[in-house]
Parts: sequence; structure tokens; C-alpha cells
Amino acid sequence: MPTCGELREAGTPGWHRCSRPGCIGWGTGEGSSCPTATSGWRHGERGPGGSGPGPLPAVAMVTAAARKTAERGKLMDFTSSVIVPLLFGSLGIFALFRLLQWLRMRTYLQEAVVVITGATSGLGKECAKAFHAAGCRLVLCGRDSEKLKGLVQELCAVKNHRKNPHEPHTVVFDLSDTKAVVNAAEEILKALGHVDILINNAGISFRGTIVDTGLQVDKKVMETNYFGPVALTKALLPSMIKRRQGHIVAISSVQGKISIPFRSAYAASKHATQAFFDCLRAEVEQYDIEVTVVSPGYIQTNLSLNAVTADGSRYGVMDKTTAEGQTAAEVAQVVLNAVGQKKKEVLVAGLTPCLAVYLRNLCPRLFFTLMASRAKKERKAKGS
Ligand SMILES: NC(=O)C1=CN([C@@H]2O[C@H](COP(=O)(O)OP(=O)(O)OC[C@H]3O[C@@H](n4cnc5c(N)ncnc54)[C@H](OP(=O)(O)O)[C@@H]3O)[C@@H](O)[C@H]2O)C=CC1
Ligand SMILES: CCCCCCCCCCCCCCCC(=O)OCC(=O)COP(=O)(O)O
Repeated sequence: MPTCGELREAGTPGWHRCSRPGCIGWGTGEGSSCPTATSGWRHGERGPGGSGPGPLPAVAMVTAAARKTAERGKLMDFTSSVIVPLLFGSLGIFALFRLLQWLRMRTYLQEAVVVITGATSGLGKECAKAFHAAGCRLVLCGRDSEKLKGLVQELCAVKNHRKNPHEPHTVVFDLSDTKAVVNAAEEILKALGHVDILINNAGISFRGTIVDTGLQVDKKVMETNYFGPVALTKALLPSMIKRRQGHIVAISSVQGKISIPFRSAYAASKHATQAFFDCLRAEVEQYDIEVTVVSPGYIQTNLSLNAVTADGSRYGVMDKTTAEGQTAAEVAQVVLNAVGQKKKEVLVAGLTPCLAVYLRNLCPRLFFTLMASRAKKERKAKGS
């Protein structure tokens, strides 16, 4: 029996089988070459030339087109009976999970008494907006009572569909004054009865070399960024423990995990913050009190403008890194979600700061070399 690819002589009727891979055609095409040639028969089809030598094998009866159709049908069956339900099922479960998460978060935040320090500017101000929109009863803390009043007016003027009926309370004090911090805590507890969530946000940064910086500057940064939040936390903690309920948030920084040159006081204060609140988390878990440490990268705020320098004066420069950072509103939303989901810690930064954190831990030698060359470069740029 001639097979495909072998030219049949004209006038030689009979069956031949196509042996091309995948073709199961049989035919008797007279004077034809195998299917690929001229005779007009195609793969998988019976040739036009007469009857066969007897019943054909069953497999040969199935044409390639029919098989293709059957395969396509099977695939469609599989898609419609397995893949589509699986896809919609997963989407449904995910949507349900997000809905439950959102409902839990809403219940947790609505009516919660939330104290925010450093509410007069940047991230604190945006946190005030985000937590107010979530239905919280706010206590806004700052050093400037006029700025705080302005913010209260702004929040109360917001017309949204779930308008928060609670007018924020304001408390004016300087975090670097421990006595004032303790008094403020008393004032807050007297006015609101309790605190559900404390957001230790206020802070200042620093620019300068260690060798030129007076110790009083290190102390000022430490008092604002570390001892202030520690004092406020300690003042509010007993009432949280009594209620066996509370949530303490520390706005730290990527610089609570890595140290970069000319930020000594700031990085030290943020490392201390990270350490203190990590210890606190472990100690208060037995009272069902949550601790969340948020470590942002650069945010577009007045932080660099307000930073103190080696002699204690204001730096007054909007750094490029700060200007190109994430918006304070974006980071505030991350803080809101982290609190709502009771996260232990969050790193909110771009790729380079995140990689820097990993590099510091996994390959410290390389990290230190990079930091040393960064210090050299910065010194050169400043001509010092
Ligand atoms: N911006 C950034 O790139 C990053 C910021 N962070 C952190 O975010 C937090 C908020 O800073 P950010 O919004 O960026 O900076 P801003 O300078 O815009 O805001 C700082 C806030 O802290 C308040 N504050 C400063 N010192 C004191 C003090 N002694 N007593 C009471 N309040 C004080 C300020 O009050 P006042 O208006 O009176 O000055 C202001 O409300 C800080 O802890 C900062 O370290 C972390 C990572 C990156
Ligand atoms: C494998 C490749 C790894 C690449 C890593 C290279 C390391 C480069 C160093 C990057 C340093 C990032 C510093 C981020 C600092 C930061 O985000 O700080 C946030 C702040 O608190 C800002 O305060 P500041 O006063 O400093 O503006």
C-alpha cells in the first residue's frame, strides 16, 4: 500500500494510506500523488477515486477536522466546567475576604478615640484627615493652637456621605517637655475618658556631622522623637491596660532600620523608637494591646525644611529626596490600613530604601562601604 509522499502512477486505483504525521487519511485517488500533491484529496479525507478494499479501521474514519473540533470542544468544556468556575470562585472568595476585612476595619475604627501627635503638618495632618473620614473621634496634638484650630475647621467643613459628627478635640503641648506631655495625657483622659489608638507621629530630622554637632542638639532630637513618644505612651498605657484594649502606633522611618551619614541624631532616635516599641509589643500582648511600627521612606512634607542642624538652627532646605517622596496622603492611607488590620509593622518605601534595609542585614560590609562612599561624595559636594 503506497503511502503519502510516494507518487502513485496514473490509473492505478486502490487504497493508500497517508503516513504524514498526524494525518489519518485514506483514499483511492486515481492518478494522484499522495495528499500533498495534486489529486484534490486532502489529509484526513477519503480520496475521490472509488471504493476501498473493505471496512476501514475506526480510527481512520475520524477526520483530522473532526478531531480538531472534538479537541476544541473538550478544551471549551474544560474551560467552562473547570477554569471559569475556579476563576469566579477565587474572585468571589477574594472579594468576600476584602469585604470582611473592610467591615472589621470599619468597626474597629468607627467611634475610636484616636490621638495624633504632630497633627499640624505633613503626615500627621493627612492622618487626621484619613482617620476623621473613617469615623474616629480625634484628639489632635501640636505646638501651634492656631494651626490646630484651622485643621479642625477644615475637617468639620468636609462634606462627605459618611460625615463624621465628632468635632476633633485639640491639645497643645511640646513633646520635648516631659511634664507637659504627662499633663496632656491627663487632659486627654479627662476629656475623652479613654484612648483607643495613639499615633506617635510628631518628629524632627537632623542634618550635620557628628564631630560638629553639640550634644544639646542630639538631646533635642532624642527628646522630640524618642522621649516624647515614650512619655506619652507611658502616660496612656495604664488606662489601656485597665481596659485591656488599645493600639499604639509609632511613626518611625527607614532610618530606624538603617543609618545613613549626616543623620546621626535622627537615625539614632528612630532606631531607639523601633527598639522601644518592639519591646512594648511583646510586653503588652497579654493585655490585648496592639503595637504597630510604621517605617516610611521619603515623604513630601516639611521634614527637611524643619530639620535641625549641627548648631541647632533650622536647616530650611526642601531636599530633592523629600520633594520626590511619596505624598503624605498616600502614606496616611497606609497608616490607616495598617492600624485597621492590626499590622505589627509596615515598611512604606521605594525600592532602593527597601533594598538598603535588606543589604544592611544580609551584607553589612557592602552596606557600610556604600555609606562611606556616600559620605565622601556628600562632603565633596559641600566642599568640606
Ligand atoms: N517626611 C519624610 O520623608 C519622613 C517622615 N517620617 C516621620 O514622619 C513623622 C512626621 O513628619 P513629617 O510630617 O514628615 O514632618 P513635618 O515637619 O511636616 O511635621 C512634623 C510634625 O511634628 C511636630 N513637632 C515637631 N517637633 C515637635 C515638638 N517638639 N513637639 C510637638 N510637636 C512637634 C510638628 O509641629 P509644628 O507644626 O509645631 O512644627 C509637625 O506637626 C516624623 O516622625 C518623621 O520622622 C518618616 C520617614 C520619612
Ligand atoms: C543590591 C542593591 C542594593 C542597593 C542599595 C544601595 C543602598 C543605597 C542607599 C540608599 C539609602 C536610602 C535612604 C533612605 C532614607 C529614608 O528613606 O529616610 C526616610 C526619612 O526618614 C527621611 O528623613 P530625612 O531627614 O533624611 O529626609
